[in-house]
Amino acid sequence: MISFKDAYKKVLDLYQDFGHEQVSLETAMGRILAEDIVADRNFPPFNRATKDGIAINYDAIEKGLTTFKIEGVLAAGMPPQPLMDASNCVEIMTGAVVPDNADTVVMYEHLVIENGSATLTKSPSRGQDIHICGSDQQKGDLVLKKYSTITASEIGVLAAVGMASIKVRSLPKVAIVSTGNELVEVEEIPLPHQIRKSNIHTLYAALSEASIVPTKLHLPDEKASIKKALDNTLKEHNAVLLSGGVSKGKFDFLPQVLEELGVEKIFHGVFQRPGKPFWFGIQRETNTVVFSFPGNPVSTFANYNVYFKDWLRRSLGIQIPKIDVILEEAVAVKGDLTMLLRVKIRFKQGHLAASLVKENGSGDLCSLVHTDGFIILEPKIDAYEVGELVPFVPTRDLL
Ligand SMILES: Nc1nc2c(c(=O)[nH]1)N[C@H]1C(S)=C(S)[C@@H](COP(=O)(O)OP(=O)(O)OC[C@H]3O[C@@H](n4cnc5c(N)ncnc54)[C@H](O)[C@@H]3O)O[C@H]1N2
Ligand code: MOO
Repeated sequence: MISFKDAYKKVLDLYQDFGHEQVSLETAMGRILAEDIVADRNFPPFNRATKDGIAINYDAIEKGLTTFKIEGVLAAGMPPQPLMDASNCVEIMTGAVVPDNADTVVMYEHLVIENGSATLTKSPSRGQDIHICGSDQQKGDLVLKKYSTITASEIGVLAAVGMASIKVRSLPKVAIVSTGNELVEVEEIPLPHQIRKSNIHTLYAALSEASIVPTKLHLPDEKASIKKALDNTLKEHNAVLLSGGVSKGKFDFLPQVLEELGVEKIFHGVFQRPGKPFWFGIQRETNTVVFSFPGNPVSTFANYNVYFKDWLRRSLGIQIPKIDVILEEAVAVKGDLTMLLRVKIRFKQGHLAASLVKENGSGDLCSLVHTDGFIILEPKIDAYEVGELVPFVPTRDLL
């Protein structure tokens, strides 16, 4: 048994580098950029009209003109055209290139158009309604930084700079494994002594948030078949996430089998609740990391969120967020276990405030739907007080 802090450090110390790969823009969502992205041209790439109306040369207004003969119409997508006579105007649509010798756009709402001329009904200011070439970003500017997470915002920028194929950090090949003879498939009607599998579906869904599509496997509580199946699984994956079969029961074969398969135990058992019997190791030969989570649903879920997610972040080279929340109630943590407590979050004057979720132990799967994350409280003599800041690991998006 080791302390929570030591266990966390040992897990993160075994981060791995999975390199990088090219993916298409369509499949880049959620991935981590493995290269800096620079603007291939100015943003915007030309002086762009930002209103539908007319383009004029402001000098003509200074000379006293308020009515302008219309020379033609410029639509978005048309090649640039000059204003032939600087005392005329050209109708221009949003997104069209403003003629070189025009410097001001006036929208239709401030004009009367009659007999081929436009008359101003409101005096404009020089330069209005033009998005100046290069005023957002210049060609060669850094627009996206290596290690950024690609969200919808980044996708738009990648598209704009012509990145149909993008270099991203490669993801680990992950296997998720449930164990236990009491478990049946979701579609099945369980017998009175059975339950449906849930952990494997939770883990599958959680990994999909990180764009990982894991291999799924189920192992019966039978040593020989566990050993055979795990042997292959370890060879074919970078990380294996198991749930169940790691505590002291007569059928908890995993710790023994893993060691027989040459997986080096880094630790077994952490002074924490839930998730105390967590077993963690590495098969050096294949460099496969093994997270063997205790089977109680909240134990598996807490350990996934607290350990695996940060191990993955470290492996991908992205920053690990450190979030503190304000306690809304006093909490006493006595004894020797670090507590990972389920909390509900609300926004209180712009800060995250946490109150404990009513729960019934680490088997209480349904409590997780009321949970926004876990606060991590080390044992201490005095109770944690209302208003105290404590570390928080979110398990869902909070906005
Ligand atoms: N003598 C001791 N007994 C136990 C200890 C201990 O220290 N000494 N620790 C307890 C703690 S804490 C936990 S947590 C559990 C962990 O046990 P295992 O990892 O061996 O898990 P199982 O016994 O296989 O399962 C526990 C519980 O969770 C249910 N389960 C398992 N897998 C799934 C799944 N995929 N989906 C849904 N539910 C699952 C399983 O049916 C059990 O009810 O050990 C305590 N015992
Ligand atoms: O520590 Mo076990 O993970 O509660 O219930």
